[in-house]
Amino acid sequence: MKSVHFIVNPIAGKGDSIIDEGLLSHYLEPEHFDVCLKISNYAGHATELTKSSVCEGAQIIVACGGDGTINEVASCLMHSKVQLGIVPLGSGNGLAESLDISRNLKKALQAIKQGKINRIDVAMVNGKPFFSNMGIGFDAKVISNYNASQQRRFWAYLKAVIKSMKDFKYNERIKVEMNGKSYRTNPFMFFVSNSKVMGYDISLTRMASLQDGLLDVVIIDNLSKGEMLLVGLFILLRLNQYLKKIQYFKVKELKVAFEDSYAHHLMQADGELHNLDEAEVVVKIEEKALQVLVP
Ligand SMILES: Nc1ncnc2c1ncn2[C@@H]1O[C@H](COP(=O)(O)OP(=O)(O)OP(=O)(O)O)[C@@H](O)[C@H]1O
Repeated sequence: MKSVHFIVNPIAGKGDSIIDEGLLSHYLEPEHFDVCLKISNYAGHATELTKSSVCEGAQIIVACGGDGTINEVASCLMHSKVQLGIVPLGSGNGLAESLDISRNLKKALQAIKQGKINRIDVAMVNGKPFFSNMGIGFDAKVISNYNASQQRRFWAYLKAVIKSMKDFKYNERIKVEMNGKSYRTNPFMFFVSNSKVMGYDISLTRMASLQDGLLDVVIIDNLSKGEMLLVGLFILLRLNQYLKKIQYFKVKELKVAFEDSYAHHLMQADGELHNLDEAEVVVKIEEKALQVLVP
């Protein structure tokens, strides 16, 4: 008998999850699976629920939501024997896409039933885990506008991208140290990815692997409005690797120092916005630190 706890974020994606105890017992036979369903009632609640599930002896904890929910659940499962399951209910579902976990509920539950495990790397930013990606600059601005729209749909994301292109200001002068070199930039985007896909099958780092022990770093320097459109088009057409304006690096660790250490800095990690108080950001990788059930 396996003890499986499901933690559902009811506002993830379109907010129309149909997961309930009846449905779960239909797919996960009660003779083999002892199922418990918990609902996240506020931001941060999934972390508390996961911690109590670990204490209750859950062997598998399933994050039902998007990258934000996965972050809350998986952060509690690093270096533990408890396995992470994923039912993608989010808007972007970047990590699920990178792991080939289907948005189809039946198929996602099948992956949990069959029990195939991948050990994946976990990235840490100033000691806090992220599983998909983090960024300073344009992507943080997009998340800020996306949150303000109060919608969690693709068109709202697209509107946030367009608004961010109009509003974007280059006010993050940074010095990046990695692989023994340092780079000074006032970036359009500084992006670090552990996984391949950002969500909605859009990717800046299709060559990234969740199991290579490396972070994929993307630096896009100052762009004109025309260049922003070109870069956006190349990304959508999956041709971004041919653009000289985009620099790629693979590193184990890096340090970012904000040159204006007193300014207010925005960072996104796994699609959640953070106001940085620190003048320095250190990103590291912890190899194969999480067990995930995959198809
Ligand atoms: N009941 C709740 N009410 C409001 N917010 C919640 C609730 N439960 C969880 N949250 C928060 O909802 C946020 C968004 O969740 P999540 O990232 O899973 O969905 P998404 O944004 O639709 O998907 P994705 O990140 O893949 O685009 C998370 O920051 C989480 O902390």
